[in-house]
Amino acid sequence: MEEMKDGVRRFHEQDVEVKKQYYTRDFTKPVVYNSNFDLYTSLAVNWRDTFFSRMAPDPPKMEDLPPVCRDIMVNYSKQVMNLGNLLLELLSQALGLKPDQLKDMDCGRGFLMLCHYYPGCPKPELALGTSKHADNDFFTVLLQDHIGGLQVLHEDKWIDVPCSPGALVINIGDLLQLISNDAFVSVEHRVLANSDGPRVSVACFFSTSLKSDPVLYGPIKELLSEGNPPKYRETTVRDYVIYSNGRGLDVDGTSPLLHFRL
Ligand SMILES: O=C(O)CCC(=O)C(=O)O
Ligand SMILES: [Fe+2]
Repeated sequence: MEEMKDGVRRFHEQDVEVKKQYYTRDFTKPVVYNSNFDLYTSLAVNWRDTFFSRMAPDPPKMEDLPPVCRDIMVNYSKQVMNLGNLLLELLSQALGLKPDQLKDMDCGRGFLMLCHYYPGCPKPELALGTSKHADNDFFTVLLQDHIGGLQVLHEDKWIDVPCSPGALVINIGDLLQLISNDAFVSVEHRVLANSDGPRVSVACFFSTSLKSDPVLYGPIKELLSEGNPPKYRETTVRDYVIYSNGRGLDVDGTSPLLHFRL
């Protein structure tokens, strides 16, 4: 985990001339590096740079990944994939489903690795590192460093998520809320800006994201009954991500899930 964070830091601390070959807003590129994916739709700019790659399915070619961190990205993603499959078993069982059900529904088929860098901010009280949002995936495996600043919204209060060395944070995403018909609820979170930075984090989003894939996801039939009718209409992962990314983070305080609510 330390090596992964070191790799992310190495990427972001390279010369601008090296980094700019990855700079793009075209999300079909194997590596996308920019500041604020939602620059043109969000209300405020966040104090953060990010590069990301879709690591599964169809991982990028080794030569497309940044040389300063490609080995550790591939290595780390294998470990996260194993952990993700284990989590899917536990989540299936928690829902009273067969252990393989969520995996068989391909909830663990794709993942996106987002590598964030939050530079030290001279006036942290005037900025946010990441605005309030819930992740637009099934779930996220998040690695943060020792700087802190991650908060979750619990009963209308922002609670600090402690940065325990060696710990990973697992966030439930909107798509798991949708297919579980609200049995799981996606967690709203944000990251404060800080003056002690840089802060580095790696968010692994379990989702095929913008990849074209006709599979429709809706509330799982086995979870429904007369007393628990479906709360959401079906959607592809891609359509959900297009809608959610198109709005940007924290555009009006509401969740993009509302758009899919019946
Ligand atoms: O940097 C973090 O700790 C969180 C990042 C995050 O929320 C995200 O990538 O969705
Ligand atoms: Fe997030």
